[in-house]
Amino acid sequence: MTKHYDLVVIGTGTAAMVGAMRVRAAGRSVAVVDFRPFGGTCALRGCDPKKMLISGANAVDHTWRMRGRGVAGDARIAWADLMAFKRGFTDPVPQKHQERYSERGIDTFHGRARLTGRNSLEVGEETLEFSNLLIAAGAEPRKLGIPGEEHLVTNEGFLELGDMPKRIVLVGGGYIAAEFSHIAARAGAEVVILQRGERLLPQFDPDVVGWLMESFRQLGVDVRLETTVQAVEQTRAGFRVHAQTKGKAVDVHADLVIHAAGRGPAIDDLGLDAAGVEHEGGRLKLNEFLQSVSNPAVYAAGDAAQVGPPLTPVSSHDAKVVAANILNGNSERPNYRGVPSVAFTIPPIAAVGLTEREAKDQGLLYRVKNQKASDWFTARAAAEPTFGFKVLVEEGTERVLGAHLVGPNVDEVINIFALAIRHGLTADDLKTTMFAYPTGASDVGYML
Ligand SMILES: Cc1cc2nc3c(=O)[nH]c(=O)nc-3n(C[C@H](O)[C@H](O)[C@H](O)COP(=O)(O)OP(=O)(O)OC[C@H]3O[C@@H](n4cnc5c(N)ncnc54)[C@H](O)[C@@H]3O)c2cc1C
Ligand SMILES: NC(=O)c1ccc[n+]([C@@H]2O[C@H](COP(=O)([O-])OP(=O)(O)OC[C@H]3O[C@@H](n4cnc5c(N)ncnc54)[C@H](O)[C@@H]3O)[C@@H](O)[C@H]2O)c1
Repeated sequence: MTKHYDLVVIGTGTAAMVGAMRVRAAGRSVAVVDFRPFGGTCALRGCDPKKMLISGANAVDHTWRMRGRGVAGDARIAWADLMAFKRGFTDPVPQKHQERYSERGIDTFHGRARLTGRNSLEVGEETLEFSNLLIAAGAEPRKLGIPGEEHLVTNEGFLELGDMPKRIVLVGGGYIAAEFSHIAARAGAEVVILQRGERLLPQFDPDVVGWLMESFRQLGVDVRLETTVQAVEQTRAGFRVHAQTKGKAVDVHADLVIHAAGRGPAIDDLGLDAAGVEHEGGRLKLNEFLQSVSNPAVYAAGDAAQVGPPLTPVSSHDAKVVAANILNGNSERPNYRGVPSVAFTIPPIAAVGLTEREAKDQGLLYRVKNQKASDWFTARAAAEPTFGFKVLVEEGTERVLGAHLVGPNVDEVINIFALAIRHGLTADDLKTTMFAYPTGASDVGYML
C-alpha cells in the first residue's frame, strides 16, 4: 500500500521527535519510522539510562569519600536493583513516545526504512512517498575491521547487563570508556581501558584530563594508552583481547569486551543511492541548510548528519533548523557556538567553547586562568580532591572564549559558561552576577 506524506522521518530519537512535532504543528502530514522501540539512543541506550546507573555509582562513591568524615558503614552497588531502577525510567519510554505521536496525528511505522526512489521509501510491505524526508537515523558503533569484532558488546548490551562481569575490557578511550569504566569499577568489576590515543578523553583539555586521571587510579581502572586493539578471541574462560602497544604485542583477558571506539552516522543500510543522496566516507553530503546536496527533498539532523558534535542538544538544534527550512524555505543554518559537553565520570569533566589550542590557532589574544583547586570549599565540602579549571577570556573584548572544568558540580556549572559564550557575555558580566552561595556557580567569579 502506498501513502503520501509532506514529511517522513527516519528515526524516533531526539532529532526525529523535534523535527516531526514542529512540522506537524504547522499542519503538515507527517510519519515516523523506526525499527527499534521508539525513543532513540539518548532515552533508551545512552544519556538517560547511563545517568540512572551513575546515580548509584555517585551514591556509593560519596559514601566512600565521607568515610572517617562522619559517615560510617559501607555502601555497595546492588547491580540487579540498580538496573531495575534504570528500567523504571526506560521501560515506559517507547509507549509514551508512541502515544505522543498518535495524539498529534503523526503516523507511526515500525520497521527498517529503505529508500527506493528520490521521493519514496519502503518499510515492510508499505511504500511511503514524501515531499520531504528527514534522515534522523542516529549513529552506530564504528566497524573496527578486526578479527573477532562480533564478540564486542555495544552500549546497548552494557546498559542491559543482568550481572556485572568480573573482568571488563573497554576498546577505546573516549566518552563511553570513561563513563562505563566509572560505573563498572564501582560495581565491583576489574576494568581495563585500551585506548589507541596518547591520552584518555581527547575531546577535553589535556591539563584538566590529567587531574581527572587521579580518579581512575584511585578506582583501580587500568588505563593503557597508545594501545590499539587488533583482535578479540573467544577462549574457554571468556575472551582474549590482542593489542599492540608502542610496538609490543599485549594480551588482556576478559569476561566482557565493550565497544567504546567511536560511533558513525547510521546511513549504510538506508539505500541512499536509490534516492540520489550523495555520501562520502560514511557521511552524508549536506549543504549549510542540512539539506542533501544532490536531492533537495532530503534533510538530515543529529548523529546521522554529524555536522555538529554528536550530542543530544545538537540533535534537537539541528531538527529545529531543518523544520524551519522545510516550512519556510531554506533560511536557517545551524549555530554550534557554545555547545557544552560533559563526560559523566565521578567527578564529571566538562567543556565549552574554545580550547587553548583553538584560541592560539585562531590568532586570538587571550588570558588563561588555570588552577587545580583541591583546597577550595567546593572540593572540601564534597571530600573530592579532583577539582580544577581552565578558563580563557579574550583580551580587549573580555568575552569568555572557553571553559574546561573538572570536579563536583561542574556538569551544572558548565551551563553558565555556555550561556556566556553563546550570548557573548563578558568576564565582568559573570563576575557581577550574584550566584547563590555556597553552590558550584558561586565559584565562577573566581575562575575568571
Ligand atoms: C552510551 C551513550 C551515552 C551518551 N550520553 C550522552 C550524554 O550524556 N549527553 C549527550 O548530549 N549525548 C550523549 N550521547 C549521544 C546522544 O545519545 C546522541 O547524540 C543522540 O541520542 C542522537 O540523537 P538522534 O536523534 O540524532 O539519533 P538517535 O537517538 O540515535 O535515533 C536514531 C533512531 O533511528 C533509528 N534508525 C536508524 N536507521 C533506521 C532505519 N533504516 N529505519 C528506521 N529507523 C532507523 C534507530 O533505531 C534510532 O532509534 C550518548 C550516546 C551514547 C551511545
Ligand atoms: N556524555 C556524553 O555526552 C557522551 C557519552 C557517551 C557517548 N557520547 C557520544 O557517543 C560517541 C561515541 O562514544 P565513544 O566513546 O565510542 O567514542 P569517542 O570518539 O569518544 O572515543 C573513541 C576512542 O576510541 C579510540 N579507538 C578507536 N579504535 C580503537 C582501537 N582499535 N583500539 C583502541 N582504541 C581505539 C580512539 O582513539 C578514540 O579516542 C561520542 O562521540 C559522543 O558524542 C557522548
